Amino acid sequence: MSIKLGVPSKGRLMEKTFDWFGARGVTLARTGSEREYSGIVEGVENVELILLSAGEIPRELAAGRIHLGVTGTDLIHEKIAGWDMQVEELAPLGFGFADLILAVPNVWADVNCLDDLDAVAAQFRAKHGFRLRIATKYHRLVREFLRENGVADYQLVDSQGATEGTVRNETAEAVADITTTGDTLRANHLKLLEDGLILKSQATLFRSRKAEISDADRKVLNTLCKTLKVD
Ligand SMILES: Nc1ncnc2c1ncn2[C@@H]1O[C@H](COP(=O)(O)OP(=O)(O)OP(=O)(O)O)[C@@H](O)[C@H]1O
Ligand SMILES: O=P(O)(O)OC[C@H]1O[C@H](OP(=O)(O)OP(=O)(O)O)[C@H](O)[C@@H]1O
Repeated sequence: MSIKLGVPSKGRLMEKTFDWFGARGVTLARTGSEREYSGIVEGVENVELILLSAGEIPRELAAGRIHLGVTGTDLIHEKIAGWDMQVEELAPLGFGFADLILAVPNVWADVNCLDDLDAVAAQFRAKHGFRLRIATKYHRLVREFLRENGVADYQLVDSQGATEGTVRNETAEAVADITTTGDTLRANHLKLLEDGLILKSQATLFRSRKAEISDADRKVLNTLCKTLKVD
């Protein structure tokens, strides 16, 4: 048996995760060809590296198929209903920072906050006969946020990428997406609402509360957590 550690399989998140573990004496590395998704762990015995899409790590943690996983808090909160019952946050990793925000076109001069959006949404429906469309892939988080803030007259349209382009393409009037530098919002003539911050996210190490664990594996997990200096 072994402890299964799920790590993003590509890009910045993978490299920075490898660096974070490496700085704590646990070497993670990909093996095989560039395209082969296999890896090794050195520095702690009986830990298995599972390379996965960052977007699938929440599901694997909630299902208990991996014991530990690194992914963005945004993906955990979005993809797992009642996430804190299923996973435990062990350590924020200090990279992969992104803000999930709500943005509207720059040309909407009178819309700067959620109250303005609420007012414009009601007018929009009366005028067009359908609800104002907000493009996003973060359905759960956006619905919760708008409910808590009393905005009701809208509909979500699914957008799995290039979300900021939906306004220009006239498939949505507003967007809810992550931003880091703000460049993509600016390039697409969108502005952040003053009170439109939905969630601040960063890459985080999570432990599954659902994964079965033998006594021997619990020792491995404790040793790993001690080596990494996380509780
Ligand atoms: N500028 C950014 N662009 C995209 N994701 C970012 C950015 N900054 C941080 N992140 C974080 O990275 C994570 C998404 O990573 P990634 O795009 O590799 O995931 P994915 O959805 O699994 O990708 P794919 O579906 O292409 O495999 C999220 O937690 C997100 O918050
Ligand atoms: O604020 P910025 O620094 O400009 O970064 C934000 C952009 O980066 C991400 O897109 P990504 O490049 O991952 O492509 P995607 O739209 O296909 O998800 C995100 O969805 C935003 O579009």
